[in-house]
Amino acid sequence: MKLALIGYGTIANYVIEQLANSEHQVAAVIASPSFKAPDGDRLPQDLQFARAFADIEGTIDLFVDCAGHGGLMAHGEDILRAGHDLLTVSIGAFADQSVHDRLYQAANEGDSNIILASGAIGALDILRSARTGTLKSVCYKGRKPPKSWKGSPAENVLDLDGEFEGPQQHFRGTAREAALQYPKNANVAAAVALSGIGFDETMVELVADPSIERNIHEIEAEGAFGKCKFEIECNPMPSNPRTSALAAMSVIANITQYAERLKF
Ligand SMILES: NC(=O)C1=CN([C@@H]2O[C@H](COP(=O)(O)OP(=O)(O)OC[C@H]3O[C@@H](n4cnc5c(N)ncnc54)[C@H](O)[C@@H]3O)[C@@H](O)[C@H]2O)C=CC1
Ligand SMILES: O=C([O-])CC(=O)C(=O)O
Repeated sequence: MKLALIGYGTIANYVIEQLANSEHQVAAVIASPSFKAPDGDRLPQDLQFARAFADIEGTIDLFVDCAGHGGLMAHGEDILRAGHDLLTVSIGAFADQSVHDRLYQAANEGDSNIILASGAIGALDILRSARTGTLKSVCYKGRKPPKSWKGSPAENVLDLDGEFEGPQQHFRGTAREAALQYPKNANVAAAVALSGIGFDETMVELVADPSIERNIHEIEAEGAFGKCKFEIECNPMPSNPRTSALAAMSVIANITQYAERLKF
């Protein structure tokens, strides 16, 4: 397949590196308006840099948003309306009902699909099955080291560079509030919400924890299916510790799956 990415940050570069010498080629990147290409020899060969969907030359089989909410909102509609499927990691963007509706409408008009990457979490399959019965409650707790909450509203209530006596909760509320307030940290909460009982019923707790070095995600759910507890300790990406490596890996998994006849 030929792929085009939105964004040229941590996840995008991981995808480009992992797919080099594979049967799939990243042919184009839609970069942010402020992006300046580094010296030519550091850029992958044959990689087009575009400012918008309309600037991309050649046929693209799948578009992949690795840019975050802003990138999805800026380019998603054009891509979907033109009939291209779009895989995205920016799941929290769907917490804004107007963004959800605009993307959905564009996909309807283009007869295209929006594919949500599982990102830095698992157990979404359990929630998707469980919700077809009665799913009574779903709680998600996200814990990251203090530095991984930099640039988020945690900065307003905690001194992230200071001394911590122990774990500090800086958010408690619904998945909708979490996803909208923490666009770079709570996509996982949005994935849990969309897979289970929705943005307004899923309860979220976000914690800065100085005793951990990994990003830890926990889900507790209960319903007609029974009960489940899920916990994952994700290694952070060296170039962006708030992003877990598994999120980037899930993009590769989704791309590979997209091309396969056997889907699971
Ligand atoms: N679903 C999940 O589990 C996860 C989702 N994410 C989402 O993925 C996003 C990207 O993560 P990273 O690669 O680590 O971030 P990053 O900050 O390293 O890279 C983001 C890139 O997107 C670019 N960008 C921003 N706005 C753009 C626009 N309008 N058009 C084109 N490019 C644009 C930025 O310039 C930057 O190069 C996060 O902001 C977060 O929203 C991150 C981790 C987990
Ligand atoms: O990568 C992670 O661990 C989770 C994350 O940033 C998000 O959910 O946006």
